[in-house]
Amino acid sequence: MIDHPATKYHPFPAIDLPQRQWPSRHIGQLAQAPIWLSTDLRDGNQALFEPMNVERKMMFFERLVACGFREIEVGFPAASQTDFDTVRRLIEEDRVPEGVTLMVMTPLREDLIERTVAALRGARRAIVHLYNATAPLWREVVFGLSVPEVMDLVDHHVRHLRRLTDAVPETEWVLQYSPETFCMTELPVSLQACRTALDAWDAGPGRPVIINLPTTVEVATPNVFADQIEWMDRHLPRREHVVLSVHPHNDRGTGVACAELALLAGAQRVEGCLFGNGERSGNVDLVTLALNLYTQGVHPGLDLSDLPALVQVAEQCTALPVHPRHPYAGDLVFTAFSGSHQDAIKKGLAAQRPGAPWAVPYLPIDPADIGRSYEGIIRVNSQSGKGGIAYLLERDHGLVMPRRLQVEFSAVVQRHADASEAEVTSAALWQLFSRHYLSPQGAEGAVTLSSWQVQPGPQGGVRVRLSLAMGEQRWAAEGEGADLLQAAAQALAPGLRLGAVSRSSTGRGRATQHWVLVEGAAAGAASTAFGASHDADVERATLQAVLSLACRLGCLARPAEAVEA
Ligand SMILES: CC(=O)SCCNC(=O)CCNC(=O)[C@H](O)C(C)(C)COP(=O)(O)OP(=O)(O)OC[C@H]1O[C@@H](n2cnc3c(N)ncnc32)[C@H](O)[C@@H]1OP(=O)(O)O
Ligand SMILES: CC(C)C(=O)C(=O)O
Ligand SMILES: [Mg+2]
Repeated sequence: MIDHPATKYHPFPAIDLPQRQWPSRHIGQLAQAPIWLSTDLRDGNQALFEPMNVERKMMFFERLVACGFREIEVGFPAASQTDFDTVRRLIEEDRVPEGVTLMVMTPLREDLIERTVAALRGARRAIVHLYNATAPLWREVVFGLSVPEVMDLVDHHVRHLRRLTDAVPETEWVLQYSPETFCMTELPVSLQACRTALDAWDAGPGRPVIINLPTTVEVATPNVFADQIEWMDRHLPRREHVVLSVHPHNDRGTGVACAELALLAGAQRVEGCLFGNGERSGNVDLVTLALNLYTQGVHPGLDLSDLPALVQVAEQCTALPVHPRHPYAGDLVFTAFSGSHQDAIKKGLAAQRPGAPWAVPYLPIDPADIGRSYEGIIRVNSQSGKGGIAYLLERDHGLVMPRRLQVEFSAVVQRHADASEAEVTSAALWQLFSRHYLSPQGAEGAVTLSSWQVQPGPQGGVRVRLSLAMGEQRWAAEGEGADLLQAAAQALAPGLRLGAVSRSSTGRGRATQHWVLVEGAAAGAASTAFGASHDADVERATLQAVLSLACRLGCLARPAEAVEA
């Protein structure tokens, strides 16, 4: 990098647009979604290592149609036999549903325009997309053309197309004209090129034209593009016969912002690709744009309710992966690792009522709306806190942990995560919880409750007799108390003080599991801990929870007369 970038790179000049309107408009107030044009099979395709073959194009086309795209640019038929054959197959095999229009692209060369029109023979309706570069750099360096020569080029080739298409009246023809590198072209020159195309086509009733304004290479901030679009919207002649379209690229990473501001500025149509495929850093991502609209309350008119399937088709056809952090579609975008996010998501999901406006912290969209699941929303590693841990155990095991148990167990998980330097999966969390709470450990190994008897106590409470085992040893313990918990505490660890108890159950009928979580402190000790158990039998769950507590506090009483088995 150089020390003084201003000597090499000049800022893009501001646009003189008195009383610009777009900044005071709001995307959520759009009367309707824009017309979408997918250029996956043309601009996306021309940016691939291996352009798609006919089969892949067909598969992609069908998925686009299923999503609700009504205008699809299927290729550059004069460029390759594959593209030509794709168009022919779509038409000859009647694969273009009613209401869907094919678009194809051609540069301004008579022979290429002729072959393009030939490819469309038999189409009900077709958009022919003509483009030529208009920006000074291209005029001077690439083509060596003056502005009048550029206009002659446009006029000549649009008229040529008109003659060819007028000869095929059974097809409904639409002209699309793009001043390529529009964003870098002087606005009056762009306007003149568009006017030339409109005049040459004689745009009017029954002769519609799409004027498509690309940021062929994105070179300015999105507000500049919005100004350019509003300027064109104000100045374009025959405006009522023109659909004003934009075609943002993403060189500065602001393709989506350009498209959104362009919509505020008067654009009616957007061209782009799924997941932002396309030349260099891509075309604008239509999925992000559509779902951005959706989350502002505007239905995009596309069906993205099975986004994972769409990702799969796009990845298969383009051989390019969708980034795990890609908005809405990436594998990780509904996943929180960090503790405070997990905590807020967990609380938000619990507070979200069916049918109420969506308001879950850190989740701008309900994942279910786009075929994503809540699975994997919360994942645990060393950046996580108690909220995420509690969420996973509740989701996968019905364990509703009281706050103080969450705090206690999260310290166990934190030690484990720090040591392993890896994600702690839900299965690993369960193993940790089971080891620490559900498999009570005495001095010589695991302690198990073999059987028990419960009777009314002489003073009106409860009396229990427990049969216990640890390794080869067996013993019995008896206790009395106001309830089963107190009686078990007296039997297992005299002086054990019980605190908060929480109970919950999961499953139904014979599959019901009862959870019992009990906090307590050993006789004479201040620090507390939790014991936990779950069982189909609520009495067993209760007794085992106290056993778990006594073992965790290290105060399990074992009578001297414990017998060897
Ligand atoms: C911004 C965009 O995405 S524009 C679309 C870009 N897409 C593609 O180019 C994919 C398909 N293209 C192709 O298959 C080929 O480039 C073809 C068939 C169009 C032309 O092939 P070739 O004749 O071999 O030329 P080449 O590929 O070198 O293209 C450059 C030529 O096209 C001319 N050209 C470029 N754009 C245009 C245009 N819009 N109108 C007329 N001519 C053009 C250039 O001036 C150059 O002409 P020259 O050879 O007389 O100097
Ligand atoms: C609209 C066409 C010419 C294009 O792909 C572009 O300019 O990026
Ligand atoms: Mg492009």
